[in-house]
Amino acid sequence: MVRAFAASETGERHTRAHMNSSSATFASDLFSPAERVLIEDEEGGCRYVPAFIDVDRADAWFAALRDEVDWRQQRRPMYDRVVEVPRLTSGYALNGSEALPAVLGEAHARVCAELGVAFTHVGLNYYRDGHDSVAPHNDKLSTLIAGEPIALVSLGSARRMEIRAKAPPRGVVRIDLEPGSLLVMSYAMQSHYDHGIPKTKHAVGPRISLAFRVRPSKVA
Ligand SMILES: O=C(O)CCC(=O)C(=O)O
Ligand SMILES: [Fe+2]
Repeated sequence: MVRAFAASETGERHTRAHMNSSSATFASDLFSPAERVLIEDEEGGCRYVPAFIDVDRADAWFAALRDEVDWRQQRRPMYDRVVEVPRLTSGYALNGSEALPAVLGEAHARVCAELGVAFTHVGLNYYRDGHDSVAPHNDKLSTLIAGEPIALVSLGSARRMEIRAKAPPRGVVRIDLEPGSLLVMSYAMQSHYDHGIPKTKHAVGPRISLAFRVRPSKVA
């Protein structure tokens, strides 16, 4: 059973949330560093941990990754054209087989310790400004080990994520992913919800996200 939670159900008194029958918005609140459960399921659902790392460290990690990662512009076929993916991406195996920016080693260690999960890969996304985005999707189940979560660490400017149920009435949860935050998504959730970062007309600075995953060795 997968169920989206309204903020009031999480017991967070300081969370500003707007919920009608099909949507909830969680806005940032400086005075509320508490963890929030956004979606509940049998594998831990979706959980937001603000200030997983402190702001100074998040700034330092952002600068190091912006400068040290080999960012790539991917292209994808769309209908009869080839379009640029609207963000820069990169990724590393975390099994010692390839050299990593030092910051990724540190982030990997912290995320594994927090969740007690041995993440094997990290995917990186660089959203240069509000024109960059990721379309609604679920992470590909064939590239994940069943039951293992996905952990997203956010650096740089906050961007809003929309998490939408695939089945009617397609309720949506919106969460501002603040710098230094950790969002944990279950494997199970990928079958029932899409997630995405829409473009925004608001002036936003650049953002980097780190997506830690446990992959089967055959896709390593
Ligand atoms: O940038 C984010 O926080 C989300 C990225 C994402 O969904 C992905 O890489 O699959
Ligand atoms: Fe994703």
